[in-house]
Amino acid sequence: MTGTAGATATQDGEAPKRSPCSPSYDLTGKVMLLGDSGVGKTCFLIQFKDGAFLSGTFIATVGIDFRNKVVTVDGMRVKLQIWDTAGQERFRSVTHAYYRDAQALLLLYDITNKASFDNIRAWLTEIHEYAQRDVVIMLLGNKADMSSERVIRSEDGETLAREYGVPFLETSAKTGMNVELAFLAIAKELKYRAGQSADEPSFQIRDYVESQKKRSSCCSFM
Ligand SMILES: Nc1nc2c(ncn2[C@@H]2O[C@H](COP(=O)(O)OP(=O)(O)OP(=O)(O)O)[C@@H](O)[C@H]2O)c(=O)[nH]1
Ligand SMILES: [Mg+2]
Repeated sequence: MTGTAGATATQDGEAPKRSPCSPSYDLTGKVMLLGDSGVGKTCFLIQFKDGAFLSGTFIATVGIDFRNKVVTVDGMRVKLQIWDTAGQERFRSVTHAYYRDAQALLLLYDITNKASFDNIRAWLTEIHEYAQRDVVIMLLGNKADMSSERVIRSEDGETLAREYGVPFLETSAKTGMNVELAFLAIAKELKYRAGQSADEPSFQIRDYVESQKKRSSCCSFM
């Protein structure tokens, strides 16, 4: 672990405590980013955390790292502890150890890289082996801004997600498209599962994502 998560309370996503007795959040959840090396997991996290895109030379993550960010959903503050894993095969045994503690998994492929999409089934097999049975999974087709290099149709992502019964979004860590939505949907689902407000109507994460998502403005012909 590289341990960059520390920093100051504010950079770490934790607002100053409101009073000595009340924490700065109501609920916490561990989210893991998974998928092949190069699909954009680290960029996705940086975009969400800092609103910035890391362009330039690709630096593969070594081992595992995490960042915290507090989001507010329906008046409740949810602290997301987001684990950014290394996609490279040689780090798999390290990351497997962390699956068990995760409440949610964001599984990314790259819409310009067929192998990263084909490997999603293998990732789901690993998830079913190592993660909690009721873990929230979301499938994300990243790099949606790279329309001219697209090799995976949006429909193919949708079909695969439907087969596994998980929500699906196309995203861009570069433009920020649907990045916040992915985390907000997870936070809403965790809040709903925690049953913090019993009078709340039931929450369906797939319906929520479908109603909120932005679609890439091209390539419907593919
Ligand atoms: N155009 C575009 N490029 C992206 C996007 N996301 C990531 N990239 C680029 O893709 C490369 C890999 O991104 P990373 O976020 O480092 O990939 P990773 O999944 O963390 O890779 P590992 O750490 O090895 O598992 C970098 O050169 C990024 O600049 C995106 O949404 N759009
Ligand atoms: Mg990385």
